[in-house]
Amino acid sequence: MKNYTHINDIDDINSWIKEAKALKKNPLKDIELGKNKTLGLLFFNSSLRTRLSTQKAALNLGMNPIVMNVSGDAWGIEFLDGTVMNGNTAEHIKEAAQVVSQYCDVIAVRAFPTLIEKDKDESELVLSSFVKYASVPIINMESATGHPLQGFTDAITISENATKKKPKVVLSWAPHIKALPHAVGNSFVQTMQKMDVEFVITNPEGYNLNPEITKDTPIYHNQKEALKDADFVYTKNWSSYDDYGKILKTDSDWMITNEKIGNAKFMHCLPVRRNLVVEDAVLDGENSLVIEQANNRTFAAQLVLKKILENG
Ligand SMILES: NCCC[C@H](NC(=O)CCC(=O)O)C(=O)O
Ligand SMILES: NC(=O)OP(=O)(O)O
Repeated sequence: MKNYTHINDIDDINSWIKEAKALKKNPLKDIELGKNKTLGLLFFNSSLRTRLSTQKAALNLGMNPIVMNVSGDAWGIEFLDGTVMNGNTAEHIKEAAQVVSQYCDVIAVRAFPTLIEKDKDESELVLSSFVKYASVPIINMESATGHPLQGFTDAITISENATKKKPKVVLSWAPHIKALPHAVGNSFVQTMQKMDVEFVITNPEGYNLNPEITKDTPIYHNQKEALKDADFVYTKNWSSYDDYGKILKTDSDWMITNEKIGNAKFMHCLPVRRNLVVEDAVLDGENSLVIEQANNRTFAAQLVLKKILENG
């Protein structure tokens, strides 16, 4: 595998899950594989899990991680071609990506969407520019439209916790006060579409994700109906896709409660705002998988890095 930028870079989800579970059992078995190799992690946005678990994954493979908060600490990077750079950007991605490629054997990038310029976000301007101009493999640590390390993690976590052959998995929108990206929702949808699960989405009207991503996955506007007989409830807020980046609804009637989810396992990528997205009782209860999900981020990233290292 050259780059890991999208869930479609997973060629066989079931064998990947199996391999990740094996790494989890014996995380240091490939400690020689990444010896003397450098992983550069570039963050245009905040992170706790991705920042630490991806470094941990690199360390488990014997790699040396180096990290930079690009926004703020680096020079402002220009991504558009032919610009007269007389504004706030001081260097072009053409130079920046080539320079970083000389220091790193693999580059991982986090770059959230604007949630204002839909075309720019959908073109994945930042991530695709790194892919275009870097001379080393690129890993997506959450881009404008996808979070494939999270999606793969969620597949591992569902596989570990399923008690039946074909569990029912519900992706439920929940309220938030900020306009949040679609990336986690998109990658979760794309992951579930690859798995042998009964998968439905529930969100208020006006909040349907990109139909080119949801495809024929059923979408319910009635949360209660969707949650019926669920085995896993995956919760996430996202802003409107149709009315791009807008918040149309904030009332608490879509918040996840124990009463709503019954015996289903609860999942969220984190960070999560308590008693806004989900009530305390769910997160503190025995059906919450959020901490184990965060743990699995290490092994998802480790398998991705391992496949990239083995390729080159
Ligand atoms: N990487 C996991 C989620 C990151 C981001 N969440 C956030 O920005 C939450 C911020 C807050 O709650 O203030 C998102 O939704 O894509
Ligand atoms: N789930 C996740 O990506 O968390 P961070 O934003 O903290 O990295």
